[in-house]
Parts: sequence; C-alpha cells; structure tokens
Amino acid sequence: MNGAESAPPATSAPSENPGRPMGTERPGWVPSPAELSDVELLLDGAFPPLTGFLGSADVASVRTRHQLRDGTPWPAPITLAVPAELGSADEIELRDAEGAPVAVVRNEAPWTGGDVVHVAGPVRAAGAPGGALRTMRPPAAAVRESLPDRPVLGMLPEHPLHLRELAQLRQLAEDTGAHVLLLPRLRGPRPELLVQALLAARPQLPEGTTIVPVPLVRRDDPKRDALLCAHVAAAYGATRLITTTPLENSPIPAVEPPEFVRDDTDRWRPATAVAPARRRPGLGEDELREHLDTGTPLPDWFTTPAIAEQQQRLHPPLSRRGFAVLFTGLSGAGKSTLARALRDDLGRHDHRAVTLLDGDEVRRTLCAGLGFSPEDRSRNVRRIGFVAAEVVRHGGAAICAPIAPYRADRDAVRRMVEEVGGFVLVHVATPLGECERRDRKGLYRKARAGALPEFTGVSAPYEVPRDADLVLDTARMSREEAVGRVAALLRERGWVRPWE
Ligand SMILES: Nc1ncnc2c1ncn2[C@@H]1O[C@H](COP(=O)(O)OS(=O)(=O)O)[C@@H](OP(=O)(O)O)[C@H]1O
Ligand SMILES: Nc1ncnc2c1ncn2[C@@H]1O[C@H](COP(=O)(O)OP(=O)(O)O)[C@@H](O)[C@H]1O
Repeated sequence: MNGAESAPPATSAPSENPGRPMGTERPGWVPSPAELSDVELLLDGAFPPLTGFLGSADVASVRTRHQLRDGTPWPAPITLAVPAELGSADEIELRDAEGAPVAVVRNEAPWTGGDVVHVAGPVRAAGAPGGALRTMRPPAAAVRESLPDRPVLGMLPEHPLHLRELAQLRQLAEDTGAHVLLLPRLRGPRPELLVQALLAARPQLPEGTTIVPVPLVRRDDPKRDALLCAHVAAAYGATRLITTTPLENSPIPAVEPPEFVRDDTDRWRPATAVAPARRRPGLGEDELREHLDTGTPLPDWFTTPAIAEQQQRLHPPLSRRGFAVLFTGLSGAGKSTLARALRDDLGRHDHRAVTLLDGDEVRRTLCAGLGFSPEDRSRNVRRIGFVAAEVVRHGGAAICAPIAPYRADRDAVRRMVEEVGGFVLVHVATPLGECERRDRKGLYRKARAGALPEFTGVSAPYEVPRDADLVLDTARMSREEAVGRVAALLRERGWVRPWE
C-alpha cells in the first residue's frame, strides 16, 4: 500500500483536517500516519535517491517496472494525497496529528488519481525533527558513518527476537564477520515496546549490534516491501539484508537466516547439526499468540525472562486489554436496550471500567450541534469511535450504540479500535416493520408524514453490514437471549471470562 492509497487519518473525519488555505499563509495538511512516516524517512535520508513525493510518470514507472523514469531501481510508490482544493498550492505545510509543522512540500508537479490530487515535489524539514523515539533515530548518513569498516548485516524486525532468531543472527554474524544493524519497524500504539524488547535481547545479540528504529510502514506487496527494506537498510549502511524473501534488482543482496532447531537439551542449534530424532518442536506463530492472549508464561527454551517481559507488555493477555462493542441498526431496533443490559452484565462480572456511548446521549454532549446529514452522521460515528478507541487503549470496555448507517464510518471505527484492542460489530437487525411498530418516540410516524426528513430506513439509507461479528433480530429473541449472545461471543474470543 502506498501513501496515496492508504486510509485517511483514522482519528478525524477528513473534513476536520485544516486543509483550506488561510489568507496568504501557506496551506496546511495533516497526512495519514502512513504518509507522515514516509515524510520522516524522506527527511532522514532513508529513501535515497528520493528527496520528495513522486510525480505521476515516476509512479507509473515504479508500478510497472520497479524503477523510476530514469531507470534507477525503486520498488514502491511514495506518494501524498491531498484534497483537490490544495492541489494548486505551490507549497504545503505538512503537520503532525497535533498540528505541529513537520515539513514543507514544494508542489512542483501535482497529479490526479481517483478523486484526490497527489502532491509531487521535494520535502524539507519544518520545525524540529519529531516522531516516535526521535532521540534514537539519527539521520541515515550519521548512522552509516558510525558503523565499523566491515560487512554490515541489516535486518528490519517487526517482532521481538527470541532465542531461535538470536542464535541464527549470531551464527550469520560469525560466519560473515559482519556487524549487525537492527532497524526495528515502528508501528502500533506503543512503538517503543518493540525497541525495548530488542534492547532486552542485548546479551544474546552479537556484540556491538546497532539498533536504530525506523518508521517504515509495511507495504501490501511482500516483494516490494522487502525491496523497500533493502533500500532503507542500504541507506543506513547495511551491505546485506537478512530476509527470507528473494530480492531482485536490490541495492544489497539478501541473506537467508540458517535453519535452527531446538534439540533435546532445549538448545537452539543449526538443523544440520541435530539428528532428526533429537529435535524438539518449537513454538509456532499461532502458539505464541495463544500463549500471549491467555497470559500463559513463555517457556524458557523459547525466550529469556527479560525479553518475555517486554513481549508481554507489547502483547498483553486479552483479559488485560480493552475492547469495544459497536451496536448498529435502525432506530428502535433495540441498540440502547441491549447496550445498557450488556453494560450492567459487564459491570457485575468483568473487572473493566465500562463506558456507554449511546446515540441519544452522545448527541446531547460529545456531538452536540450535529444533524443527520451524511456528513454529520459520519462525524458523529467517527467521534464515538475516537472516544471508544481511547477507552480501549486504556484497557476499558466501550459500548457504542449509534445507528451508524454507513459502512465507511463503521470501518473507520473498527480500524481505530482494533489498533489498540478488541472490536465486535453487532448488527441489531430488527426488521424495519418491527422498529416502526414499536415507534417508541413517534419518529417513524413523523418521518412517514414527511415532518422528519432524512430518517434512516424511511428517507435515508442504512447500509447493511457485511462484516458483522453477530447479527441479532430482537423481534425473534428476548433481550436476555440477545445480550447473552453478545456475552458468549466476548467469552469465545477470550475478552471476558465465563460467567453464569
Ligand atoms: N433523521 C433521523 N434519522 C435517524 N434518527 C434520528 C433522526 N432524527 C432524530 N433521530 C434520533 O436520533 C437517534 C439517532 O442518532 P445516531 O447518533 O444514533 O445516528 S447516526 O449514527 O449518526 O446516524 C435516533 O435514536 P435511536 O432511536 O436510539 O436510534 C433517533 O431517536
Ligand atoms: N428483544 C428485545 N430486545 C431489545 N429491545 C426490545 C426487545 N423487544 C422489545 N424491545 C423494545 O424495543 C425498543 C427498542 O428501543 P431502543 O433500545 O431505544 O432502540 P434503539 O436504541 O435501537 O433505537 C425498546 O422499547 C425495547 O423495550
């Protein structure tokens, strides 16, 4: 995924971006987190020879030929999308999520793709260098110059390294007489935890290993992603990249880590040195996740206590993480009724603080002043999602009950919440006829009479979810049964412990 194809900033509706030019001031724009990461890498000199965002001809060439127009190998489009009204500005100030200036992009060759304009031209720094873990991230050239004068094995880990990977790394370094350069890829809500997990592995890492985090966002295409890693690693001074993905036309060659197995004395050794009968199984990715989700201690043949501690901070057990339930459905479907009942059940049986974000109440407070146009509904639902994600980030349970008629908004809420914890979408699919029969507030009657415009299900759309985790029709089941189904799903997914 390149910057231009990535989602808009998950934390705000696009129209809340300070995009409009104000007077003679340079217009400002808050790029998506993925685009901002690219800005930081450009400013750090991590994407040579690129100094800015690509124009349309370079992007087309990169997409089809994996090279810039002039033939220089380059694996992935580096692009920046802005709203059409900013497309003609000569320069745009790029700001971080808090609105602080990060860079200025000179818009030399804007181009249109889909319904957005892409800015193309060099970026220069504005304000002090920022971003996560800035003090650990010198510019690429400074890192390159600090490395010893021998081969350098680069690696861009996305997860903590455990005893098997550490043994592989030591072996590779020993075989090639190389220095090791770890460039952990910063991501997620607590990017510092991966770096701490690698620092906790220092005693098992080859002596003098250099660790410099990089905010390189994963690209969807694994081959392009691995090649981009090779370009970045080379910029920081690596002469080889440790990867299992073959690299074509790469600035530095790939090295595959040698196969290591656990022997019957619980040591990790090269597979070539351990007879099949003396091998013991390791811990696969799924088993590791299962251990972490359930809080099961990691075996000491798998990792060290210091790394395990950081790994568990990075991935706490589900019972200690937050989750959100988003009830969506027509007015009168039963969202509030079920949300309140679930809140009461969780209050009795679960240790988490529960926050109820109910449609009506939210509209009197957090979203006061918003109406029922598509734009206002979108703002309403995304604001609810933003608050829910904050609750979840801090380990709480958020129960949301807006109509949330649009897929794009529900998707945005899911993205925001899943980044920090669990998310369950419950479609309260009570048929319109039943909702209308209930007509608790007399709104359907008014809507049918034409006195209430844009009423969901009557004169405004409801996009039926295709990704609901649970579908409940309250015309066919009691309130208790419906809430029981939600609780059962939360239990099944490991978010709450069983209760009667
Ligand atoms: N035009 C129109 N369409 C739908 N609903 C209307 C409208 N006008 C007022 N109401 C009342 O507002 C409640 C829905 O607000 P939400 O915040 O849940 O809606 S949305 O998610 O922003 O679409 C909804 O409450 P619930 O019945 O609890 O769903 C209605 O009582
Ligand atoms: N099985 C059921 N589950 C939930 N609500 C039900 C059920 N059967 C009847 N109702 C009634 O339907 C109405 C639903 O209203 P409400 O919960 O405010 O819906 P919404 O929040 O979706 O607008 C309430 O009056 C509730 O008592």
